[in-house]
Amino acid sequence: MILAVQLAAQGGSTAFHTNSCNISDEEEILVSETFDVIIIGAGTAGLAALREVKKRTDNFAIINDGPWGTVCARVGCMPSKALIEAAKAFHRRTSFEEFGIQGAHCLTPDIAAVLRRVRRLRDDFVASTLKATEVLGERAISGRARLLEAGRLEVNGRELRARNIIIATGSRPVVPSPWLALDTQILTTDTLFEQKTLPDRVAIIGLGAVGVEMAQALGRLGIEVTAFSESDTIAGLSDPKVNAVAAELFADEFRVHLGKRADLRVADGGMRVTTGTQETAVDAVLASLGRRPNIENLGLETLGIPLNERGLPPVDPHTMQIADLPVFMAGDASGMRPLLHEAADEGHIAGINATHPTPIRFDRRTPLAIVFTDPGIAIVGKKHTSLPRGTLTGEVRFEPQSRARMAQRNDGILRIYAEPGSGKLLGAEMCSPDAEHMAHLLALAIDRSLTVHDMLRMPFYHPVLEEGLRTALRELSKQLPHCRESDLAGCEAFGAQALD
Ligand SMILES: Cc1cc2nc3c(=O)[nH]c(=O)nc-3n(C[C@H](O)[C@H](O)[C@H](O)COP(=O)(O)OP(=O)(O)OC[C@H]3O[C@@H](n4cnc5c(N)ncnc54)[C@H](O)[C@@H]3O)c2cc1C
Ligand SMILES: NC(=O)c1ccc[n+]([C@@H]2O[C@H](COP(=O)([O-])OP(=O)(O)OC[C@H]3O[C@@H](n4cnc5c(N)ncnc54)[C@H](O)[C@@H]3O)[C@@H](O)[C@H]2O)c1
Repeated sequence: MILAVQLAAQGGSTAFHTNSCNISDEEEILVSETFDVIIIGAGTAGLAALREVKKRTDNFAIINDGPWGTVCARVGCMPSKALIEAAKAFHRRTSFEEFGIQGAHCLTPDIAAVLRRVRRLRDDFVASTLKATEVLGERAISGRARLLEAGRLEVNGRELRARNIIIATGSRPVVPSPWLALDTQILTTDTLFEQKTLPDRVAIIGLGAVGVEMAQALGRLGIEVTAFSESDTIAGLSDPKVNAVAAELFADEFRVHLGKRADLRVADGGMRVTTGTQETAVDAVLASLGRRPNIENLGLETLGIPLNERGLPPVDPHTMQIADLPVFMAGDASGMRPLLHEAADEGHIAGINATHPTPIRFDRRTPLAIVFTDPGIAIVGKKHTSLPRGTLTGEVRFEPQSRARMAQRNDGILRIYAEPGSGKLLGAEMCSPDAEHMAHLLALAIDRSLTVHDMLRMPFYHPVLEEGLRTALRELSKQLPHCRESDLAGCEAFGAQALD
């Protein structure tokens, strides 16, 4: 059957799952036949691949380097959102007085307790992901895999063969090596949630999704945050109007330096973030400069195909196949769509294709990215930068929106893009209340190729935030040919906040 490392049966120490492999030469290794599939990496993509591979063969192995439990559950989506929720809960006190509730000033955050809760939740989430591999016994191997060629790899000093290999090795935070040499506190999301508590002044360097989520959360928990980004845009927003609103809103909560490359130096025993001639003294730095695929020493060069300037092979996003090899790549490792639902899709596709005679082509989903700030940031479908010339735009500002006002959440902007003539929805960017829900609604509409009028034909309840979305759609509708008189899509606004 599969590679049978019969150590347990012989009373030897198993090298599987949590311990690194130390198989001595004397121990008997029976490589009875080649695996059907070996998955390298047990993150979200690897586990999604595993789910599909397991349905089709028992002859597989999954190899994981470092802790099992996925980046998402251990140090990514889950602990970060748990921290954000604590910050959101504490921040609500700032509107209490407006609601007529007194005494908010008595509330204080206990950062150590906040972090303990984050880790408690995190441990539960990790435990739930471990279930998928704990049951695999010898087929779950702890160790760092390295390709030797398309059907061969090495792990823990041993060679394994497979008819198909799935590479799902994920990514890790970028930290410039000169910074690592500084004898000072540089955090990444790999270490942030492990802190017992946090210092008074934190610099966030990089304002992509990680940077802006953590900058707002730490700022709301009372830490003095200064954020720096080389880029002028926040969290990948490409619509200048939405970006400007986001920048203004976040500048009310923490210091923001956009368009400035930051560097670090240590002076008088303290840490300084430098941008040109300006210096900011801080106690710790969160490096959120992006993530890099885990491909070093993976042996991609042994596949015999050209690698790009980042050292990555060509991967077909519809099959996840690398060139025409029996090797597939999924998740952050490919650097293509470093988001959880995309990693899960890519693992699913790779898992099916690695057990199928010829790769099946999958349609990919409508692009959707959500950043869990408040107001939230979301990008759906085509980004503003990739819209064809002449695209129509409908916009809503949330300051006057009735439901948002009732909740004291009336900030932000949502812009929707549509094709001229047909009114087909193309995309949207927003920094708006409930962006995560608005974005899902729009993704559904774009995926179904709906038009502005198709959407305006849908019911909009009253009073809900989605009425704001309808305002933007109505603005688009005015730029389109009129619909029939018998069509409710033509129903116009009252022009009264209470009713729209
Ligand atoms: C702070 C943070 C917040 C995030 N929040 C969100 C969010 O809210 N929503 C969202 O959609 N996405 C979010 N993401 C992104 C999301 O977490 C990733 O896209 C996803 O986890 C990638 O999964 P993966 O399977 O590709 O990689 P991973 O989960 O990283 O798994 C890869 C595994 O492979 C192992 N490995 C590496 N090299 C080897 C080797 N040579 N041999 C064997 N094993 C190896 C690694 O150790 C790891 O265990 C967030 C990321 C971070 C860091
Ligand atoms: N809500 C979510 O979906 C979510 C949350 C967190 C992370 N993620 C994923 O994790 C990945 C990594 O996120 P990220 O925010 O670390 O990376 P990112 O690549 O999105 O952003 C990094 C930012 O750092 C800036 N930067 C780089 N070097 C700099 C320097 N020296 N000085 C100042 N600025 C500098 C860049 O200009 C860029 O804006 C993303 O791909 C994202 O998809 C997603």
